[in-house]
Amino acid sequence: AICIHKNRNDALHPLWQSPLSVPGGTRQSPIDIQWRDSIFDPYLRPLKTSYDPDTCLHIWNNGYSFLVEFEDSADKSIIMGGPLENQYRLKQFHFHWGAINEWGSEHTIDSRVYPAELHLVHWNAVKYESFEDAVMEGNGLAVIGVFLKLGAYHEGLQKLVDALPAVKHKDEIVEFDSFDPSCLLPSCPDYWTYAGSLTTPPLTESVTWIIKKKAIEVDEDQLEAFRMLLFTSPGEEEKRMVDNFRPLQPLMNRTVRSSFQ
Ligand SMILES: NS(=O)(=O)/N=C1/NCCO1
Ligand SMILES: [Zn+2]
Repeated sequence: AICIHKNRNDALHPLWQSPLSVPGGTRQSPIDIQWRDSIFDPYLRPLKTSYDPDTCLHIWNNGYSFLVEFEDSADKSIIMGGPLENQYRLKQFHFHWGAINEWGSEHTIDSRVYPAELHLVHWNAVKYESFEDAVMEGNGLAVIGVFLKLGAYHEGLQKLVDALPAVKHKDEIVEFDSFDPSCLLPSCPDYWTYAGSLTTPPLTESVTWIIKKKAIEVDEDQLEAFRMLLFTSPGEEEKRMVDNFRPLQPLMNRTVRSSFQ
């Protein structure tokens, strides 16, 4: 059998800008979630999501990933409940993936790696004026992480996949309307939650992570569509946008809680 090493060494991925570790960081992300070490917390509430598809603005390639951004000047697309004390507004969602199906996710579950991971990024609009302010605060952000695994074709994802050729290069952007990202959430309500950080610059320790226990299934062609994106701008030597995940970070003095027994 071939031995696949998850190549998480940044040195071989100069393109992936995020440093291996942040000096003085005590709550960095991603982490390996050890199922048996997570603690069931009966006080954790169900996570409530309410997304308005009309707040969807555009899809763009920012040179790290492709992201779909939302209009966040009002409480139209929000999450609440779960581990959160306030209501958080959806700002954007994006993905991380590998060059092949053997790796690609940022978080792992008992060291199991998934081929990709979806991040839905929200900010605490009750306590802060803007996303940029919230990024600097310990309770500023809430990111829902959803694992993608190889399996059946995903109807909801296809609208995104069909738009990718239009944002093949860094800094390309196209209008994207009426998309409800709740179609990308698994129906199972179970999640883990822990205090962490952004996994891309500015890497600030401002994220309440909510990692869904169940993965969603996507098919090979849909994953391949992610891999045809480029890190590079038009005219530059083409570099495929793959392996845009940050290496695992130390758990340090943190507990991961589960919403399920
Ligand atoms: N991968 S991540 O932690 O969601 N990183 C970011 N950076 C800006 C918004 O989300
Ligand atoms: Zn991310």
